[in-house]
Amino acid sequence: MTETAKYPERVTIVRNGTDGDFKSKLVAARPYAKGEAISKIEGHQENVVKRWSSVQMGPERHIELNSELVFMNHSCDPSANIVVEKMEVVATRDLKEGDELTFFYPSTEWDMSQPFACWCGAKECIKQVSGAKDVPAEKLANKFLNPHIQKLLDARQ
Ligand SMILES: C[S@@+](CC[C@H](N)C(=O)[O-])C[C@H]1O[C@@H](n2cnc3c(N)ncnc32)[C@H](O)[C@@H]1O
Repeated sequence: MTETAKYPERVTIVRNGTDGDFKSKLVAARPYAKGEAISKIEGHQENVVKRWSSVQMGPERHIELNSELVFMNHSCDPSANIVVEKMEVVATRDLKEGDELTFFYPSTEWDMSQPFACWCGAKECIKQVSGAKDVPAEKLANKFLNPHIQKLLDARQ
């Protein structure tokens, strides 16, 4: 995994355990207002093979972020969204310095290469995170979803 710090004034990696434990996280390096861009997505690697660290940006398009953003964990009540149309990470609520930055992985991922049991503990937790293809429509009803995921969901129904 790349360790490049592209946005040191905006986000901070908090390391826990060793690589492969997947216990590390990303936190806000300063406060953000709801709707504010936390960072741009830039300098990424295009059209990679899907893997645990890649992010799906279109029906067949997967990228490697190549930045601290790879440390964003999934949450079913996320503090941020990856907004593909803007190529930005955007705050879903007012955030304080030190708040964890998470996004809802099925908002970008349709069929994940490395599913996992969710630890987020949110009231509406989907429990198993494997991509939007496996999430019942009612559990996605109030979620931010990127257009490629919405399109794939429409085709599933
Ligand atoms: C892109 S990494 C995120 C950063 C990761 N925590 C690390 O330390 O490298 C994605 C991996 O983190 C873990 N992960 C992220 N969010 C999780 C969650 N809500 N529940 C359980 N594991 C999670 C999973 O192992 C997943 O494959």
